Amino acid sequence: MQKPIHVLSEIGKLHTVILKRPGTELENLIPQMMKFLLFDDIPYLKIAQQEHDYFSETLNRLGTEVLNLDDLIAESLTQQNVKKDFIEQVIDESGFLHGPVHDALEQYLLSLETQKMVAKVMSGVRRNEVELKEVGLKELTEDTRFPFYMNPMTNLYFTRDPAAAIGEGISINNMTFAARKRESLFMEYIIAHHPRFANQGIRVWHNRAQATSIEGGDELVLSAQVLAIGVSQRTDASAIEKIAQNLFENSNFKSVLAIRIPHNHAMMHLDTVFTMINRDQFTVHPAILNKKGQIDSWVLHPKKGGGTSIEHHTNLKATLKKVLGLSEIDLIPTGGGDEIAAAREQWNDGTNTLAVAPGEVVTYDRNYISNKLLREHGILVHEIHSSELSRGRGGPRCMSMPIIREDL
Ligand SMILES: NC(=[NH2+])NCCC[C@H](N)C(=O)O
Repeated sequence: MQKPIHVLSEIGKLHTVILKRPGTELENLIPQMMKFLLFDDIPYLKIAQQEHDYFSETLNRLGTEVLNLDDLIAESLTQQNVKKDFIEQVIDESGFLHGPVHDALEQYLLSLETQKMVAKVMSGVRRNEVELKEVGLKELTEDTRFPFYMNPMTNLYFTRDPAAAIGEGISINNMTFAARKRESLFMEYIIAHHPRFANQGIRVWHNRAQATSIEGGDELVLSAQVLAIGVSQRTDASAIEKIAQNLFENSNFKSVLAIRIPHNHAMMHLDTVFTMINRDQFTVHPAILNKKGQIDSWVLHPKKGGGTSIEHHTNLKATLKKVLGLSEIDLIPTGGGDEIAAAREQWNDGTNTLAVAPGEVVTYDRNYISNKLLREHGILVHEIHSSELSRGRGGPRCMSMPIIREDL
């Protein structure tokens, strides 16, 4: 029987994926909150939705089952007590553990029918939407720079990050920045309560209560035995050690390749600078390599008798060959090696491909130099529209959370 989660590679035929259509959360993005909400501009929602619909249709046409995050969460909250717990938790995590604001938000959200409540939680609750029964010193002295009690979850359409399917388990991530912390709550409820996932023994490799942070854009399943994880702005080395240990003890994964990438917003995750597109082909943003063409990486292995061993490497090609047992590797540089084209196209996620099968990817149309190069390297490229979606700094891989891929 098909397991609810089964991902043993980055490139096996994509069977099932979770997406989130951009919604009114994006219309609650305002200039003074942009940096905090991890955006560089305000997307035009109507066009962003059209572009996203086209993405979803493209995956459908290629034979992928598309599940929507909003539906999954609403379907997980059919029991009144579960819905109530969810509302409590999301209010707590929005900064209101108790008190008049907590009570007003609770009353408001409970009064909404589940789907509407979910949409509201995602799009944010303005201060003027609820009426407080009493006002204490806390409310009077509160920081009111932002017009929301519950901030909009503007990054939800990047379903890749809050959780990642690894093998037949999942990492439910503790996100780095406040703007995204609440996002992984959805997957926690889905795994625990959705009929498709609940009570099926799904292993949780990392949970959101763990103090160390990790995000799905950094987690790449290179093979049934090898996971690559970025040491990045968003993922701590200690989270990598912990998840590696857990995988070594409880799964068939034998190596974790930790790759250190620059810590900045354009390259916040490993998948913004490196993705797998075929058994032996990868995209890479040339700027992550130093003048000698090197990058620091560390391979973690289980040690006999417990613990992990760590080896340091600097040659990406040689390291990939070694961990994957391949004789050749084709690293395809974003922007075709031109410094300006590489920087521009990487900024708009030219490195960020979503493999739908070995050697077949979905990419943004605007990165025409990188796309042409991929085709010259024999890759089948499906382009999607990207004027508005790209303003959130994420591409097709960031916008998708594969949960079932066919084995290679
Ligand atoms: N997997 C990814 N690269 N996701 C991109 C996420 C972009 C989002 N604005 C953030 O900063 O978190």
